[in-house]
Amino acid sequence: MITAKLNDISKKYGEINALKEVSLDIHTGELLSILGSSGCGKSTLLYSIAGLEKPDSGDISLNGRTIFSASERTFIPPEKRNIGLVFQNYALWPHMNIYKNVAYPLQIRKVKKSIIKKEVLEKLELVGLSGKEKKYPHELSGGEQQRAAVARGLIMKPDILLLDEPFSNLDAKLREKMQDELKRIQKLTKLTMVHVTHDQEEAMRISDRIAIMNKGRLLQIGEPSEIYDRPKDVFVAGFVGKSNLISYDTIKNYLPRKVKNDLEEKSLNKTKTILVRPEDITITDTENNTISGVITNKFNKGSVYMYNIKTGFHDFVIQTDNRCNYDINSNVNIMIKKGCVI
Ligand SMILES: Nc1ncnc2c1ncn2[C@@H]1O[C@H](COP(=O)(O)OP(=O)(O)OP(=O)(O)O)[C@@H](O)[C@H]1O
Repeated sequence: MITAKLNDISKKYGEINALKEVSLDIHTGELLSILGSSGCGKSTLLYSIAGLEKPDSGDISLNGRTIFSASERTFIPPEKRNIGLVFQNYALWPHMNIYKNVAYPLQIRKVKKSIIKKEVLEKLELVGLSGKEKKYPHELSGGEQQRAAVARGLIMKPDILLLDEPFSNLDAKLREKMQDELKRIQKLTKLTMVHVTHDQEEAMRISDRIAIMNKGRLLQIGEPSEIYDRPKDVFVAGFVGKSNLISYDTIKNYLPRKVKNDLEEKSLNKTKTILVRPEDITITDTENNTISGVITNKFNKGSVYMYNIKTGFHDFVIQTDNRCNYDINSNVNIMIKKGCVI
């Protein structure tokens, strides 16, 4: 099922194409991440869905109702879209305690007090803030403030909850915890969520699907594994995870037969660049079908090692488990297990 449909959305600020012909279906009950570097148009896309920006062209529908259409001159204002926002610039009100902050969307809808109380306590429990009702925002940690903002977003039972870089101000450890929390809440409530981030690890960790944007365009949308294993082009490959990008002609002699056969079939009529992920290369004792090189750099990443290996034709980045321990300057043979054509 589709909750929201964006069709051919474009938006210009002067000469800048903030959005260029973006079409996108948001599936009911999914957590979709919009991923891209600074200035690629992520926020403009989210604000267009929320009704805080007016695109120049295209249409947006929510549960079958047109909420924006440039050609039909339809523009439903934000407060009539039933969309929840967890945005940096719609932060908690400092003069209201947490109870009042979370209750606010229901108060302005004139919901009965007893229902408001039940809903607020339920939502605070869901986000792990029971007992903090009387605290003011400045008395909470950054993570707790974000939880309260999520509770406020959830309370109005929106058709979609939009989150704009909700964890960007948190330290790395807390950020991971909050990412897992958001995923848990999303699975529990089955609410449709669209989340904007420039952090590819965050997107890979929590999303059902990821939409990759660059310069106002939507480049690829798919499940995290699809984006990682079958990126559409060099930009996506480079943006999500580490990659070795080599021309097919350069590398073909070093590929095991099975991989080569698979790639040769697919590489017909393509640009013939091969993407090999670092974990799809092994260091091996055999010399058959392998590439010799020298280790130029090494990083310990906890459970894995990352190596830079210089060969006669390419500087590879490879990842091994931490039992595979070699020193810098060692001569090694490497073998490619898997690659894909992009
Ligand atoms: N109100 C505005 N007036 C003029 N230019 C704008 C305006 N809002 C955004 N832009 C420009 O449009 C482009 C897209 O901006 P947008 O904020 O959507 O990007 P973003 O991907 O969310 O970036 P960030 O991650 O830095 O927030 C940028 O080049 C930005 O400078």
